[in-house]
Amino acid sequence: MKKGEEARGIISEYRFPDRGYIVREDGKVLVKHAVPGREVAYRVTKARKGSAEGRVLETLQPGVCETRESRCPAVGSCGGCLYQTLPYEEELALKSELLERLLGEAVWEDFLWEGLTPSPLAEGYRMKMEYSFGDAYRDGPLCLGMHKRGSHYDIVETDHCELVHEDFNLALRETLRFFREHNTPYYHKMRHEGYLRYLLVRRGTHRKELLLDLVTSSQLPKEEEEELLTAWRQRMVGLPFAATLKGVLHTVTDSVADAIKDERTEVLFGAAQFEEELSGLRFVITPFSFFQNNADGAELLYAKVGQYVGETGGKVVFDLYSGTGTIAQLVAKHAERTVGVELVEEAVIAARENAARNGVRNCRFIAGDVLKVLDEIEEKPDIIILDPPREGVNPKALRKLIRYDVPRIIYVSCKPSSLLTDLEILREGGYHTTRAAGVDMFPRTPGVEAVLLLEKK
Ligand SMILES: C[S@@+](CC[C@H](N)C(=O)[O-])C[C@H]1O[C@@H](n2cnc3c(N)ncnc32)[C@H](O)[C@@H]1O
Repeated sequence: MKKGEEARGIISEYRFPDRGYIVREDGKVLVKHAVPGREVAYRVTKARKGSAEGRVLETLQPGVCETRESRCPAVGSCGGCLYQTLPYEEELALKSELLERLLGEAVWEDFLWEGLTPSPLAEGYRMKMEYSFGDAYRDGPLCLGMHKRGSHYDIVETDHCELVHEDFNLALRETLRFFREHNTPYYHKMRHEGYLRYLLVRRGTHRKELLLDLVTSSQLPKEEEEELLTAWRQRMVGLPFAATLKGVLHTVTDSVADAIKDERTEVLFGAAQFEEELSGLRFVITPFSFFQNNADGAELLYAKVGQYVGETGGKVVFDLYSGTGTIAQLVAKHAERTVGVELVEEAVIAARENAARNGVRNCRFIAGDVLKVLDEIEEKPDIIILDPPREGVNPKALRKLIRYDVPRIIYVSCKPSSLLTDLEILREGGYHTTRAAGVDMFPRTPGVEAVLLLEKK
């Protein structure tokens, strides 16, 4: 195998989350974002002894399971989904098998695998989208949507996306139409010039409330900007959304990073927050606070966490990486007390407000890095719940947690492939995985959420 070589082959082996392998006589070629069974044309991009990596150039023949017709014209080019062409049952069976195999390799001891719970909605489930402004090709017309797969710059217009409710597509389509009419320039990532950066859309599935936030640079003259934003707000307020439009916002970010850094947010209409209901509790969601993206899926995930937490009467439960305090409040119903720890101050303020509105009084929320807070907190937990970001738990924080010597740790992972190192440290600390399950929070994508019960032996 040589770098640059072009060939064709069938993706005959597959590993979590979307790693396909083409098996050849001279070794295996790894191609990411692959669908099992597909025959593809590929180029070898890296070659080592007996193993290589490649990039798919073209799908020549779909896999036998690819029998679903997608309504999305961006299928294949958009970086958002992968399994658009698989019926949901096939996708679920594939993801369940991959997750079980991955956990089987990460967990040494025998554990009870409880399967992958399907998402009640396989489409229209996402509650948040961050669309980027740009162009579909160099110096092309203004575009708004998702990044093209594998590209930092090119944007694919995604106004027929199946992962979101039609309200998202309407907001995207009309915002794009509006700024095209006004010839407003997008912010060029290389030159750091231009105005339009992102459109953030959040919508609660259960309470059907909608929030729109236009994120821009500060590079437009004040008066011109005011006139433009007033007209955009009017256009948005006049749209026939199925949900109640709770707020239209404008956020300024001049940071050169390709991520929204909230430097200033003004309310153009309504309020800077909305509410969603999960498992009988209400939660205030602000533009940038973390909230699970799939409301029905989140209820199933939290139910599984509750099952693994078990009996909590008279017990103190730590909910580490608590976001807007969902798990802490749900668990607080039966526990003596819960303590949530979360890095993002805005989310902690929302968590406290949420608890007060829900009448949950035995919850405390601390703002800060878990690693530091664990040094400062005097209270000791009886049960620990971990729901860290994608990169997992800081190893030093894990070692501190082990010293609490609690009988049960519940680990919720949104990136199961990064569990390996965390489980190794916990194993050294005497914890063994006894039960594990998955919840499909992200249909049509390779992502799943894993929940593990670790017990001290
Ligand atoms: C996967 S979310 C979990 C949120 C929550 N459990 C839920 O279900 O809504 C991870 C959370 O960890 C927070 N976070 C990231 N790094 C952190 C750290 N070092 N210390 C505390 N919180 C952190 C993020 O802001 C995010 O809200």
